[in-house]
Amino acid sequence: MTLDPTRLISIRRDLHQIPEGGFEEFKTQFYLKKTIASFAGTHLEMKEWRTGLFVLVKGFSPEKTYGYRADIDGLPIKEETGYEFSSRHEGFMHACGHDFHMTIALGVLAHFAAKQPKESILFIFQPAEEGPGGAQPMLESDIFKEWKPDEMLALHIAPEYPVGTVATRPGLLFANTSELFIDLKGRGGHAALPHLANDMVVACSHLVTQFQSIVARNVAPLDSAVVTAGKITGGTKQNIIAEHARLEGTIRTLSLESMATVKKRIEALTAGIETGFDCTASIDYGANYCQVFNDHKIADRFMSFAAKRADTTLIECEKAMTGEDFGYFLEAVPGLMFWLGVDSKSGLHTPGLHPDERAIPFAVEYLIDYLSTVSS
Ligand SMILES: CC(=O)N[C@@H](CCC[C@H](N)C(=O)O)C(=O)O
Repeated sequence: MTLDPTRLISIRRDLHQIPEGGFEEFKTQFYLKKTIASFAGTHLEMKEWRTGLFVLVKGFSPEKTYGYRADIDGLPIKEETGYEFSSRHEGFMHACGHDFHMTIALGVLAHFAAKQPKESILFIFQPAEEGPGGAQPMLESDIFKEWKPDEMLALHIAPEYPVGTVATRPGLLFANTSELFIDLKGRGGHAALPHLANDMVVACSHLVTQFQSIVARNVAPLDSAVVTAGKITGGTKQNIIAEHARLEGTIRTLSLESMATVKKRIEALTAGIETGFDCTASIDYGANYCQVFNDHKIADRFMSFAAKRADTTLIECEKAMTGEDFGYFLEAVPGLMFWLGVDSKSGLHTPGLHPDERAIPFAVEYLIDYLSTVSS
């Protein structure tokens, strides 16, 4: 069975309504399993891995296995698209395009289920890309070891490019990332008696302000890094001095050396806050993702292929400070990630993200053509 554009869009809309957090993708996994089971083909084998899936399409004369990965988790964002098919999961949204990623993978899989390829293709539906990270444990699984591909491919939607655009580059594409969680504990008290307390809202505000000097003053000007405090919480009521505050953020760097420098500065500034505000602090770096590094030969082949297609605009893009745990797959197996244009005025991780659905059939057709060409 191949999936026509109407069916693909209806799948995307179904998936869009059921976004789930990392390692909680139960409905998503059920939907994927049911859809894949409807593709006939004795050369298909499916294995569950936690809330994700591995699906092996066995080639008719395989010498190689190509891996294709789609991430499947949603984000804790309240949707504001106004779609009729908006998220039914209050406070969750597919605001990073993983509904597109899954649908495109299903479209390509449906094709190769109907038309057995020469080489084998391993489809990986990976949970928890937004955190805590599903790629690393999937790589360590016995299933991945048994079906290990020779090269890997994945895409990410790009709101800033029009439909029909494919953008990538050889070498470094995405940054190294680390989550950042800092808890500050002081002494609470009456709002009118600040001299008897250690106010953690004030301490946390100083910390956020001091972090702004890290990229400006500790990272070399021609290098790049990001320190973002995406969330701060603290206190219980407007007239109570907060005894606890928490900062949640992310660090992005282009090298592991810069990551170590940034973390060292975060630790030094946090220690300074402990002394200055007579409080205690604990730092937790949460999930760390390694960079996404595209293999040079594979990138050359992929980009030459894209350049030859009449309906495709190829862009050799800049590196980005986004993170992706697909980087772990590329550490283990050579491969490539690329951006797919979806033309949305609202960006990734925003409540108004509205990618153009015409990018789905375009990507399915593009990937079928690419995989058929490289594997023939
Ligand atoms: C493509 C994309 O938006 N990826 C996420 C990956 C999250 C990594 C991790 N949870 C962190 O925040 O460090 C991104 O935010 O770039």
